[in-house]
Amino acid sequence: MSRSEAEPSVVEVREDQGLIEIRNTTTKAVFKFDAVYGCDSGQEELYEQSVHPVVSSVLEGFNGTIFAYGQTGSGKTYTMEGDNGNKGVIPRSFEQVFDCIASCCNTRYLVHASFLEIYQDEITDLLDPDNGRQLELCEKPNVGVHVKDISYCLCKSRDDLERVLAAGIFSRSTGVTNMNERSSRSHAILTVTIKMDNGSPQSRRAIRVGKLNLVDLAGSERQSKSGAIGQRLREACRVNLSLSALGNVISALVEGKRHIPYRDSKLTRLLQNSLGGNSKTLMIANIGPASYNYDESLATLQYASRAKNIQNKPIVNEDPKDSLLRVYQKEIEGLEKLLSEKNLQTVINGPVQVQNVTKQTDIYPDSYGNELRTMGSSSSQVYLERKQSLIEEIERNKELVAGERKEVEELKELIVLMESTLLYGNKSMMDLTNEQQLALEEDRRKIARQKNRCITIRKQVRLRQEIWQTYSTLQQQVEAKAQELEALCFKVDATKCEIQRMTSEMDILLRELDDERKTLLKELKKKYLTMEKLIPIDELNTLIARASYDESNSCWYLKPS
Ligand SMILES: Nc1ncnc2c1ncn2[C@@H]1O[C@H](COP(=O)(O)OP(=O)(O)OP(=O)(O)O)[C@@H](O)[C@H]1O
Repeated sequence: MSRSEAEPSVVEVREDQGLIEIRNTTTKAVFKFDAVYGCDSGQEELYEQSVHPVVSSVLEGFNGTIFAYGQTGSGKTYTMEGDNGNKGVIPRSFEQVFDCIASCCNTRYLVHASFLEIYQDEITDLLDPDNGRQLELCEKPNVGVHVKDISYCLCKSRDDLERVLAAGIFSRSTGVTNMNERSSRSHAILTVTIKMDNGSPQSRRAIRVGKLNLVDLAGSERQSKSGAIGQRLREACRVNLSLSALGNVISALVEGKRHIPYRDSKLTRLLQNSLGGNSKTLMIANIGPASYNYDESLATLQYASRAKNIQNKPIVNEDPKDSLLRVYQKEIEGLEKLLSEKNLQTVINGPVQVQNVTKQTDIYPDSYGNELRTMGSSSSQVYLERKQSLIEEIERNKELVAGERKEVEELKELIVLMESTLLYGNKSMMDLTNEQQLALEEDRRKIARQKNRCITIRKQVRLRQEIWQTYSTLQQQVEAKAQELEALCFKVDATKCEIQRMTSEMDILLRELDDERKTLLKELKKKYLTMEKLIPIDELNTLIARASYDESNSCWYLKPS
């Protein structure tokens, strides 16, 4: 069992509400994002819901940036690149770009890619790593910040883009200065530029340029935790410098400051458009849910939460005059013109030159007569020399013609090459591709519907669970009250029994008392009959009326008259 599996999770995700809760023993924090994905979410779900819309915008001519942020080992590279069988954001975006190109008619595309790495604030070209150059940034009014002299790879297919990605990954892992885990401490930016020409008439023609930046940032962990010392520590500090520069830019943007410190690092300068500028930007914050990652995960969520408040201003990049696409088209037109001229020249000049030479030989005395005359010689020696020089000239002309022919062939090849870099909607495959595209869109809609249904079902399940919990609590309360009631009833019954017992006891007592009274009366009567002879009846009655029983002393006495 890995450490993360052994540690308890401190994170709870509520996907349907876009909420994530992180807690430790004393505190709890809840963050809301556009979307949150738990441990059970897959690459496809993330792509379809969050990344697909950004890439679609790039295919309409917007700039788009997708970057993964988080501590080392939290899954940034996994998210961006994926691993065996789990394609990440980058390969899926390649697929989307070329699927879109294949399904479009009337639009010409030119796709090229560059791949760079920023390590300790130095930029390296990952597509030309042997060069060893540190690339510089420069700024042009209409272009913005860009990397000078970076290699661009023209890509005609998804496979070409895959090759660019593979080459860059290979350069990152095997560079001369490569150290273990270097890639964890460097930022990688793969940029795919897509130029689109909708083929409208020249006057209304506008070339759109969509730029997709795919960024895998360095790990954002604290140095105390990484245990780095010496060179590693200095290196880590520089990495953190660029990440903190990124944090400062985010803060300044969120707080609406006038000065945004883009210039503090190459990373922020390069991402300038993506942060508060002309770009649709998606930040993917990766966190590890295990308790030992609590501090880093909380910091990442706070970072992302701040970044969420940045307002970008994306616009479609339309370039009606100048673009690489237009330059390529113009160049092709120019080359074609040149080619037809060359073909014509070869047809005209080739044979004529030879004919001229022949003619020159024929008209030799007229053409060169003066010279010969000045040389004052008409001897066969001179004639032979002249003939030799003419033969040499013929040879030179032949070489010239051969050179021209070669040039024509080369031009033809160049045109084929350049035309093949421009991508057209595949017309012969059009119907098939359209059908596939429609089916794909339908599938996508189905998946989206199913996902929504899933979310609704999850909501219902959660609601039922809550109701069930509440119901269980009420049920428990009812049961407790019933028990209390039962106990009370038992008490009441017991009390009733006690009352009954006491009543019957009282009855017995009363009966006994009555019996005693009767006995006494009898005795009294007896005594009266005895005394009657001694006491007159009226006096006796008075005495009886005055007679009273003293219970405490259990004796009769006479009340005073
Ligand atoms: N969601 C996930 N599902 C499966 N495996 C994952 C997931 N996230 C990350 N991993 C695995 O975890 C390991 C570390 O991930 P990864 O290299 O992507 O992290 P990282 O954030 O890019 O690290 P670093 O900052 O060092 O580049 C990898 O083996 C990766 O395959």
